[in-house]
Amino acid sequence: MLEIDSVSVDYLVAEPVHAVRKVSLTLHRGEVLGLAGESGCGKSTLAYAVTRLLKPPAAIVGGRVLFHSREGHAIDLGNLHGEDLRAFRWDKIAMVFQGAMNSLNPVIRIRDQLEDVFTTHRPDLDRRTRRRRSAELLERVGVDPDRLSSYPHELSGGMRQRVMIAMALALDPQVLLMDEPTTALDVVVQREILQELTRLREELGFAVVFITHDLPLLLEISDRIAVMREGRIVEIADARTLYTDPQHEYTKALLRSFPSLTGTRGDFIRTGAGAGPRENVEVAL
Ligand SMILES: Nc1ncnc2c1ncn2[C@@H]1O[C@H](COP(=O)(O)OP(=O)(O)OP(=O)(O)O)[C@@H](O)[C@H]1O
Repeated sequence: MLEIDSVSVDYLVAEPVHAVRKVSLTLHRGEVLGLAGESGCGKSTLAYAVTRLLKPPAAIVGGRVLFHSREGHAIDLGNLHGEDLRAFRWDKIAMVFQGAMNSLNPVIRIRDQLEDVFTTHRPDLDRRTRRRRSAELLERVGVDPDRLSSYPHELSGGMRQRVMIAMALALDPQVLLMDEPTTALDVVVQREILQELTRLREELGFAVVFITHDLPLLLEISDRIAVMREGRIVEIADARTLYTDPQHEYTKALLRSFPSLTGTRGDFIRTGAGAGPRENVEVAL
């Protein structure tokens, strides 16, 4: 559904940085694709390149990104500009970035920020429908709709991040791109949000690109995992294979760098129906 084809990104500074080097990746319909790698390996740059949110000095110097819509059209994101590109971003590919919860406007109530997505992108909806949808969205991500009248500072970090996820899901996107969406949250809250996300994905069928340096977390939630190093994808495999039979030395080193992976771990978040080929993976850990 999303085809990243040999994409390269440079930061055109005095000594140009080749942040992303000929990366090719395919995201399948409804899958969770984890993108792992150490800080600085180019994960965020790749995410920004896919959504064309890169700003100078960054420049896409090669490759293309194709999006295959539910309706069967192939759209070259490089050909979208201005309004079309903005609409596309909310509608088809939605994003939750690192620290997104801090991007809520502090002086505007949650209700108005949610409704604003509908006002902008679904201008045909009447006010009552917008309100109803906003309440439904909050409920969907596990936030009491009473919170619609709150200001962001009245909510915990976890709740604010849930609101951001609600906003990202507002227009029923096909792809959700998440860059370290829970890193700033404590482990319990992070886990709750990921469980919610997993449930929503099964319910709504969107695909997820989940970017984090936290490989153990990716092993729990991903169908496939791509490992990135110095701007390149060095290995991609389904999560179980990556864990049990890593091929690349760097993947092995990365796995070893998380002591938690060598001990006994709790249940995987994704077990049972819908977990696909990884249904029994928790046995392996
Ligand atoms: N504005 C910039 N100018 C020059 N180089 C940059 C700029 N932004 C990022 N880079 C470089 O591009 C490379 C990739 O950075 P990027 O932020 O994409 O990595 P990352 O894997 O997402 O790291 P993190 O997890 O810390 O966000 C790094 O070497 C970084 O130093």
